Amino acid sequence: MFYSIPPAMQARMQELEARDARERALGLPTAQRLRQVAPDTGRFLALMAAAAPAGTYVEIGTSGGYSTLWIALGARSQGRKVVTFEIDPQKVHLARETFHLAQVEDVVTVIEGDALAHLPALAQIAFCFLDAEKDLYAPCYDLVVPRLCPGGWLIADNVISHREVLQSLVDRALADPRVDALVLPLDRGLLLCRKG
Ligand SMILES: C[S@@+](CC[C@H](N)C(=O)[O-])C[C@H]1O[C@@H](n2cnc3c(N)ncnc32)[C@H](O)[C@@H]1O
Repeated sequence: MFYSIPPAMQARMQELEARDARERALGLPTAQRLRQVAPDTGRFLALMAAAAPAGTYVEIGTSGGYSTLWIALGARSQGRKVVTFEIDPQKVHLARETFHLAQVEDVVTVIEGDALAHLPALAQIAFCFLDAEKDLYAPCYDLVVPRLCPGGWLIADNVISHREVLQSLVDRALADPRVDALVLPLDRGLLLCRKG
C-alpha cells in the first residue's frame, strides 16, 4: 500500500504537509491552520482502514483532506468508501480540491455541516476517525460507539497533546465495557476503541 501510493495522491499529501508545516512555523491562529495529523498517524490510519471490517467509514473533521487521503488509501485497498464531515466552508472547498487533485472522488464524499447533526443517521460504523474541536469528542463518542459494528473502530486524535480536556473521556472509554480501548502514544496520542 505505502509503496504504491498513486503519484497524484502522493503529490497532494506532500503539498499539504508543506503547507501545514509552514502554517505551524508562522504560528498562524488555529482557525486559519490546517491542523492536520502527522504523517505517521496518517500511515497508521491507512493500516487501520485497510484492516477494518465491512461497514461505514467516517471521519469527523476533514480540514484540507490530508488525513482523509490516508484513510482513503486503506479504504480503497478493500473496495470501501469514506464519508468525511467538515463544518468550515473554506476547509470544505480546500478538501474538495484535494480529493479532485488526488483522484479519490470515487472513494471520498465530503459533507459540509456539523457532524453531530449527521451522525445519528449512520449505522454499522466500521471505522471512525475523530479529529475535531475537543468539546465535540464526548458527544461524538456517545453517538458513534452504539453505532459501531462488531469489530468496528473509533480512533480519536490528540488525547495526549490535549490530555487536560480529553482525559475524562479517555477514562470513560477505558472503563466502557462496550469497547476494548487503549491509548497509543503515537504523535499527539490516539485513543483506540474496538467494539467487542
Ligand atoms: C484538527 S482539524 C482536522 C484535521 C484533519 N483531520 C487532518 O488531519 O487533515 C479539525 C477540523 O474539524 C472541523 N470541525 C470543527 N467542528 C466541527 C463539526 N461540528 N463538524 C464537522 N467538522 C468540524 C474544523 O473546522 C477543522 O477543520
